[in-house]
Amino acid sequence: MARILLTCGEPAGVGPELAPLARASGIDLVWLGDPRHLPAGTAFTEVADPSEPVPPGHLPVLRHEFPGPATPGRPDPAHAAEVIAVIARAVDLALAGRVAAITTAPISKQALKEGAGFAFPGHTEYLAHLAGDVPVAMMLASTGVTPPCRVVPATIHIPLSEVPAALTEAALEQAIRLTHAALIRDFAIPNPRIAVAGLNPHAGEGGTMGRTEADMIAPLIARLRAEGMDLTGPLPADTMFHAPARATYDAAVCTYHDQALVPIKTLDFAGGVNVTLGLPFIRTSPDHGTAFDIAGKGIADPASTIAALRMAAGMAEARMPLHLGENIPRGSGGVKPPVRHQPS
Ligand SMILES: NC(=O)C1=CN([C@@H]2O[C@H](COP(=O)(O)OP(=O)(O)OC[C@H]3O[C@@H](n4cnc5c(N)ncnc54)[C@H](O)[C@@H]3O)[C@@H](O)[C@H]2O)C=CC1
Ligand SMILES: NCC(=O)COP(=O)(O)O
Repeated sequence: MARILLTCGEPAGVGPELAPLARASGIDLVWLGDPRHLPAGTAFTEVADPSEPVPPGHLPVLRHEFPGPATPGRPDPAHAAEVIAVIARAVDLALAGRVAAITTAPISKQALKEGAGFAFPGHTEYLAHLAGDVPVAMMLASTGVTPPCRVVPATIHIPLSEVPAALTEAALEQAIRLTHAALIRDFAIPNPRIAVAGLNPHAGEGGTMGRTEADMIAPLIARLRAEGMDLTGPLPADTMFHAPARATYDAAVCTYHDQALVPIKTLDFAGGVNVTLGLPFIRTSPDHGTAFDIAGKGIADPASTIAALRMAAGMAEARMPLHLGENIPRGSGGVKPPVRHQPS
């Protein structure tokens, strides 16, 4: 299988120091970035092609030239354009099939906006644009808690004050449909159970605390249930994330960013993986950001990046043509599908 491409992300963040740690965990990855941004002493070999072999223990590096070295914790506006270009180059390689999937290291949205006028609030929206303005959703999936916590916010990187207007029936339906398809394709769940959160306290409590649930969310759920989808909700968001509640569904579609991300980052910050649903290629990411406060100190935890790379590799393997025609569930969210023994 082709390698997983790991982007450098923000060079002043923890991204560059996590790459050699992820490689040391045994994942066959190729890093796209400027080798001057790797920690001193990193054993790496520059490659011209993402699949080129390298000496054992070396980090394969596809060079992407930046204007200069990076200072941990201090993003340089002069680097912003190249951070963006790295993402675009990674997408080109994925679309050309030269890498099996991409895992992105964190970017600073603010640094990219201020340094290069980046017009997108995050990777998710930029990747959707690069892929041809396809509909996407952002899932964060735990890998280290049982029952798993998988969340998909129907609105993403917008101010809280804009959420009620942005939470249209079409936006919520898109998030539910993309989640349903991804659970089948990439998480090996043939009949996904999806919980849908309400927007208001107590999911509106019969209209006494808001009418979004009664007027829009409940009718949408009824319509999609009539199609055969296994949906529950609208559920009060404050009581749907403890373990017995999570055991009743495979993913929660939420109404806004923090409603979805607070539970998963609280339950499994180290094992959380961000997956973009709906793209024509595989993209995962650690759940954390640039961590400027600890960048360059050698204390950043690589667990989430490793989980993101493993999940990408598992999805890529499960999507390989080898599996087509076999009577096994497609995809497993990074967990290999069980071997099915044929009766002799
Ligand atoms: N996928 C992406 O590109 C993401 C980018 N961001 C960006 O990151 C920047 C900083 O965001 P924050 O909200 O401060 O979140 P953050 O995740 O960077 O940091 C929050 C806290 O977690 C700690 N932390 C983060 N990653 C860690 C790791 N690997 N090991 C140990 N501790 C870790 C940090 O030191 C900090 O105390 C923002 O510009 C934001 O836009 C945030 C989330 C995802
Ligand atoms: N809070 C999650 C986040 O910022 C991830 O965004 P993206 O860069 O993956 O779109």
